[in-house]
Amino acid sequence: MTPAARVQTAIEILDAIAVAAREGGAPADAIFAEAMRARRYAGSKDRRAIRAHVYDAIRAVRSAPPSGRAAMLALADGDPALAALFDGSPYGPAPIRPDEERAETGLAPPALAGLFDPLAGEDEQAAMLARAPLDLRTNRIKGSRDALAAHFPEGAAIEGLADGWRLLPETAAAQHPAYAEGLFEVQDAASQYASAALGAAAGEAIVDLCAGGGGKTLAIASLTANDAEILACDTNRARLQQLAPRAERAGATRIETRLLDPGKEAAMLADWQARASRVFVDAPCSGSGTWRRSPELRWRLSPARLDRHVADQARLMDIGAALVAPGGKLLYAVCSIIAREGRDQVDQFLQRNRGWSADADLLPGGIGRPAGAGFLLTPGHDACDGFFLARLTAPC
Ligand SMILES: C[S@@+](CC[C@H](N)C(=O)[O-])C[C@H]1O[C@@H](n2cnc3c(N)ncnc32)[C@H](O)[C@@H]1O
Repeated sequence: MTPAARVQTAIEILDAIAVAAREGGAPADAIFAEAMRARRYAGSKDRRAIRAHVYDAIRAVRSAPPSGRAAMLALADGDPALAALFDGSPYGPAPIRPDEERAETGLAPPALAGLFDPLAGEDEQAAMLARAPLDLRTNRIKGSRDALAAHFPEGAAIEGLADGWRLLPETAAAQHPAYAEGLFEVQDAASQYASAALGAAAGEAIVDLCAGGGGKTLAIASLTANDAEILACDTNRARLQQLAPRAERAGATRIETRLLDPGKEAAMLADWQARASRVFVDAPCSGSGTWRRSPELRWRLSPARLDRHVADQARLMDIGAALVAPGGKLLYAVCSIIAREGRDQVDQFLQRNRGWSADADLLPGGIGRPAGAGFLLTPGHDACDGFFLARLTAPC
């Protein structure tokens, strides 16, 4: 393919990604893979170049663009070499007209940026789109961090994480034999801080209410030396099904999974009411703390979608709270830097549930900043994904 044809292909893929983002369709990675399957004539160099154009445009443009061409033109405005490829050659994009519409660039539209937690101010915003490192978490059931470090000597420890090991973004860690052996999982430092903040110990009975594919469930199994009873729940069958093979690889043998029907969660958890020493509510959210990994998420966030997340989070916190034994703990977490999903959500929970209190000692020294009754982690301050967490103690 010519360089211009690669740009035109990227424009067509961006068209599809923008439509899917507006309509809640397939994620960008799936659309890209499908587009490449349909263009078998594209070689590996073509793919790499097209992919770079697509993701550079997604990173640059702050909300779903009016068209793929408008997104690529916004990129070309700051890149003369790219602009020169709009040359009207066969299969290439038409020449740029002076009055053509450009997509708007930046981190987020002002209305969305206005919803960020006050701690995630202007000075934090560049880090929110910077490339993220690849963080590993040692699985203590299978080995030590020293063993992990020996496999990846180029890596480095992560502040405050006894099990964490940081590698460069492009490292193909999941292809390493130690991964198949269960020695580690790929998990961002923020998720590792959140899992440790649950404070779980061996012998406890724990519910992971929104377990998804089990990233944090497995971290909890590791931190409790595979000696805690863990119930992992989710309403999404496909995600929850990923947990069993991962648990097997990790040697985590005390995890039970339970698929919940939306709206019937409490009834389906009747046997766990007021029984768990700890409940983890890793709630569905905007994902605004993970834009550096998934910049396309900001194209998907509409006010209506955010309202839905906020309502679900409140409901899930209440469902989780009912499972906590007297004096037990509920950890609420979202990978978001939006105040409504974080500090406001917890303030409202504490108003609805008198007698509950917020803990102050859930993070290692120097990590996170107090945000209302919880803590905010941000890429700029903590070198990890943006995350809000709060640990709440039930009345005795
Ligand atoms: C942030 S993700 C969880 C990620 C997971 N804990 C991990 O570490 O990989 C939120 C999860 O909540 C699940 N979810 C949404 N509504 C739910 C509900 N009503 N009950 C339980 N889980 C729900 C979603 O399917 C999604 O997997």
